[in-house]
Parts: sequence; C-alpha cells; structure tokens
Amino acid sequence: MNSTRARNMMAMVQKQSGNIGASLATILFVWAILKDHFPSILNNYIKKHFHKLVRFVSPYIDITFHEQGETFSQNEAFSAIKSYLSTKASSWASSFKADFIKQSKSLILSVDDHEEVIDEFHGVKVWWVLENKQKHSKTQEKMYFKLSFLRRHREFIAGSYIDHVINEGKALALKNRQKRMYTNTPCIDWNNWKIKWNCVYFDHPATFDTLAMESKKKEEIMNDLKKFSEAKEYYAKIGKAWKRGYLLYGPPGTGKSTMIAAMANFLNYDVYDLELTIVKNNRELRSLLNYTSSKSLIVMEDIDCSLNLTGQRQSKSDSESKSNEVTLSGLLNFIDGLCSASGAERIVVFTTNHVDKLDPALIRRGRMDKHIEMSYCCFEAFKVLAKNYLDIDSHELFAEIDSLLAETNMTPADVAENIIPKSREEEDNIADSCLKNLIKALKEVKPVKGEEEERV
Ligand SMILES: Nc1ncnc2c1ncn2[C@@H]1O[C@H](COP(=O)(O)OP(=O)(O)OP(=O)(O)O)[C@@H](O)[C@H]1O
Ligand SMILES: [Mg+2]
Repeated sequence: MNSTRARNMMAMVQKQSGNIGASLATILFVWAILKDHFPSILNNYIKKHFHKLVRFVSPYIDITFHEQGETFSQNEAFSAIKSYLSTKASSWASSFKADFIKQSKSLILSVDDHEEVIDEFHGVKVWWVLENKQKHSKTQEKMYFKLSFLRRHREFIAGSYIDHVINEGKALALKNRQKRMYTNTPCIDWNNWKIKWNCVYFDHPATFDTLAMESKKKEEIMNDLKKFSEAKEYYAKIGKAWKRGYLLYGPPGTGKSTMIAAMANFLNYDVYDLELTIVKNNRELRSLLNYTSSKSLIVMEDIDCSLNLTGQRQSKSDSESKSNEVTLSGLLNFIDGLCSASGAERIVVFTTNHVDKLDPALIRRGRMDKHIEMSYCCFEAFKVLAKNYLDIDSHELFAEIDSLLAETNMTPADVAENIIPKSREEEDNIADSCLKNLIKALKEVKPVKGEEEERV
C-alpha cells in the first residue's frame, strides 16, 4: 500500500465508521510504525486479516476494470475510462503519461500508475487509481483501474455514473483518435489475428470539399452518411444491423478511391482495405471479419476482378469442391454476417469499373444500399479541381472549358493531370497556361456525340 493510499484509507475509515473505524485507523497507524520490529510471518498474518476486517467495516466499495478483460467490451471499458480520466487527471494528479496524437495536434495526458484521481458527479465523490498486478513473469503486467466510492452510492455508481464515464470516454477517444488503415496479409498464423491485418495510420488528405463532383450529389451522399452514423436507435428499433453498403462504380480515374478516403475523413472511421484475392477461403474471410472494429469502412476495390463473382451463385456441390477459395456465397455471408459482430456501425464499400458484370445478389438493395455512379468530369467538378490545384474560382477560359467538357469524356484524374503546373517557367501565369493545356487536351480527345452517361 503506498503512503497516499494508506493516508486516504485512514481518513476514510475514521470519517465514515465512527468508533470502530477510529480504532482500526489507530491500529493501522501503530502497525505501520512498528511493523519493522515484527517477524515477517506475523506481519503477513496481520496484513491478511486486517484487510479482511477493514473490508468488512469499511463504508467503501471498490470496483476494478481490467485492461485485458475476457470480452471485447471489457477492454473497451478500460480504454473509455482511460480517456475519461485524462480530462480529470489534469486537475488532480501530479504525475502523467503523455501521448502525442498527430491528428488531434495536441498532447494527450493520461493518469500515471498509482496516481489517484478524484471525480465528482452529481455531488457524489469517487476515487480512481490505475494499478498493476504482476502476472507470472515480470514482463507481464495486468493493468486495471480501481474505482472506490461510498457503499451507500452503490446503485447510483453502478448505473448512472459508470454509464456517464464510458459514454464520455468513448466520445473523447473518438475525437482524439488517429484513424487507421488496415490491409490484410496472407495468413501465416491462424492463432494470431494481428498477422491477418496490417495497420498503418490513415493520413489521406481527401475530403468532400476537395472531391470533384456535382455539389447536389455530394450533399446527398454526405447527408446519407451522417444519417447513418446517427441512426443507432433507429436500426435497433427496426431490428436491422447497423451497417450500410455503398457501391461505387465508374471508369478508372473518376474518383472512387478518393471518395472512400473522403468518406473515412468525414465520418472519422478506420478503413479496412480487404484484398480478396489473397484470402484463402471463406473461413479465413469470416475470421478477418471478426477482427474488424466498429466505426469502420470495409472496402473491397475492383470487386469484379477479385473473384469469379460474375456468374450465378454456385451450386452446393460446386462450392464444396472449391473449399479452398472464397466463393460468392462466402462473400454474401461475410456481408450479412457483419450484423453479428459486436457494436456494428460499419460501412461496406465495393468499387468496380464494370457494374454490369456483377452478380445481382451481391449488389441488391439491402446489401449495397446506395449505388453511386462516378463518371466523367462535368463543369461543376472541374471548378472544384481548379480551386484545388490553381486556387481560382473563375477565369475567362472557363466558358470554353465548360462547352468542351459537355461534349467530351475526360475523367477528373485526366483533368487534374492537365492542370497541374508542369514547369517552373509557368509560375508567373500558372492558371492561364494550365487552363490552356487543358483546352488543348480536351480538343485532342474525340468529342463524344449523343453519349448518354450522366456526368459526375
Ligand atoms: N472526383 C475526383 N475528385 C478529385 N480528385 C479526383 C477525382 N477523381 C480522380 N481524382 C484524382 O485522380 C486520381 C485517381 O483517382 P482515384 O484513384 O480516386 O480513381 P478511381 O476511380 O479509384 O480509379 P480506379 O478505377 O482506377 O481505381 C486521384 O489521386 C485524384 O487526385
Ligand atoms: Mg480506385
């Protein structure tokens, strides 16, 4: 027991348990002074039984929250408490651990081991401390938070207070967290899930502001995403899993991958980029799913090339004979199975250049709820690119570009490539020369007459 803890314990016992408490506190005090003169066997005996006695008469209750709980939600509780206490620690504690989180651009302080943090909620005082218990080997430590409070507040703490801590902590963690991007690797060790998903920090700069697309269409997608992220209760009420599927289709270079980055940045979700061609079979696919977290985008790019998904669903005998590969029904189960994974709140995104080749079962509403066509660059999309690359809102050449784009199929990627300044000499009049480059390129592309495709 460290000295702060002993002092607090004495004060608590004296204050709350009247005469018995005062006597116990005196015994504890005397023993603390004299214990060096007692044989260790006697000291252990006193310690063991004194603690039992204190627990019996103590008006306080302790609850512990372990870092490595048996279930995923237990671990989540530990992380939420840690975030919550980081805001309280600054006013009470004198020793901190510091983390620099890149995206939050600030230093996050968290409470140091054994440092006590006092919190008050609706006039009820509680004490938190981060402790560690050594496991079998010295290197293995079990961290846990201990929450102490008065016995008579038991119901209030177990209900409202803990809910408050977890909810606030989760919200804070979400605000400060750094998004991650996971990619699957060929599976070597079935027992080690970390080998299955490789993780890097997600730092893609694309946002909906920089995405070249008709503003009406963009707004509709942003509203849809926002509505989804706030619809936890709605999904629970209608008995549906909290997930949504997006199918992005269109020619190469129209911004499908850029849109995924913008979605992740907009929602502050992690990205799981699932490369289906290296997944061995349906079993491995399911196991990958089990290790995706809530608030994430699960992305499968070029879905038409990843698998032989263009045909109808395989017959049973057919799929049994191919138990060493991912099948369409395996993939359908993967998507539908997202509901059973805890916490849900996942968005599945497929991209393809050939939507017409996909099996209808894969992209039916309910699986892929929103189909978004990404197409050639229209004038409105061009204006976004001109702002991004040249920082201009208007120019005398815009009118000519408008009419050329109306009769030409050029992807936003090609438009962007043409307006990027190529040499240092252009620096004096960058916008002028870049727009002329684009006009030249547009004139070289054969105009598409009577084409029916909707433009981005
Ligand atoms: N709509 C867009 N808005 C902004 N930039 C875009 C857009 N489309 C393409 N770009 C630019 O072109 C590059 C290629 O685009 P992106 O990778 O998003 O295309 P894609 O549709 O995913 O292509 P593919 O089908 O080949 O995967 C991007 O890095 C981006 O700079
Ligand atoms: Mg792409």
